[in-house]
Amino acid sequence: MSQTAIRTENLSRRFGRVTAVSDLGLEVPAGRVCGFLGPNGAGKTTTIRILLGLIRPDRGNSAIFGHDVRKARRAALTGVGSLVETPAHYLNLTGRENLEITRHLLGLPKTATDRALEQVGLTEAANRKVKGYSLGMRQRLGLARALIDTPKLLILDEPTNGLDPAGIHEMRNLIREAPDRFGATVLVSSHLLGEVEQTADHVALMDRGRLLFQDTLDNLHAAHPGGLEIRTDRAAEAAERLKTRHADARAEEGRVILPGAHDATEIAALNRELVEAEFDISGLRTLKPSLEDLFMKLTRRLGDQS
Ligand SMILES: Nc1ncnc2c1ncn2[C@@H]1O[C@H](COP(=O)(O)OP(=O)(O)OP(=O)(O)O)[C@@H](O)[C@H]1O
Repeated sequence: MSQTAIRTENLSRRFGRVTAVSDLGLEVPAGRVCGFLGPNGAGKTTTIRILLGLIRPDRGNSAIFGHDVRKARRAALTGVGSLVETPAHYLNLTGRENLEITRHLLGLPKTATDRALEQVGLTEAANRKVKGYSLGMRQRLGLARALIDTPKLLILDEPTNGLDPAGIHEMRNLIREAPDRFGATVLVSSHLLGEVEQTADHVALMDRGRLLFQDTLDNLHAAHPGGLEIRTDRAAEAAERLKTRHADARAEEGRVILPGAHDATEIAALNRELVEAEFDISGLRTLKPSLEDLFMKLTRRLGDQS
């Protein structure tokens, strides 16, 4: 089996004059949770719909575990569970009855329904009608439907949309645990960059149809270090002093920020210098940039190039 769960090449799709996806080369490694990120209109849903064979690209290819989605659709989509937008359920049927329909359609054994209900924590509510379910429970039922066929790939489009904080928390845990508990690779889209930071180990950032970055979150952070925070009593004065060697040093409410990467030797030397100059140092901390900061940086760079 290929170690790449999803691979797209030069994938492009327009809607009239709008380029929704442009030359997308997405690569999602197997066994990971990949956050598929970007603001509204970035092209995430269009990409997901192409991957699921729901719409055709104008150009390019997409493959799931090595099977071309257009040429070998059945092989590509077997073992793919998806949750795209708000899932539609039969409201007058119970959660279990809804899942039973899917199970019959897929020809799965009876145990599959109970297992899926258990996986999403709906066992106790299984015999209640869905019209009495909260939005979070309906979303979990949608996920149970995606999980019923023990998928090797789960594609989730904005799965926390409209959920309350408790629902978001539950959904996050389910996603984070999917590789270990179900052996599934997950592609999860979101426009909330901070949210995905808590579930994904791999990210693909999109904006205006284009891929800005894809790699592990660790590599993303390593490539874009946040900086060093020095907590001190006279921040403005300390920043001025450090500017002779660190031109971008800046003072902010009781602290100096030195952008970029700084190794242990350098941090120790900075500390010594400030202490010798009689500054009170109450803390030294390496800052991680938020995904939002990185996204702004990457979009700005892209804007400069075009
Ligand atoms: N069926 C369609 N007809 C016309 N335009 C479309 C259609 N689907 C998507 N678009 C346009 O393509 C662009 C990308 O949309 P897409 O839904 O893929 O983005 P997204 O990243 O999923 O954003 P969102 O988070 O808002 O769903 C947008 O400008 C959107 O308006």
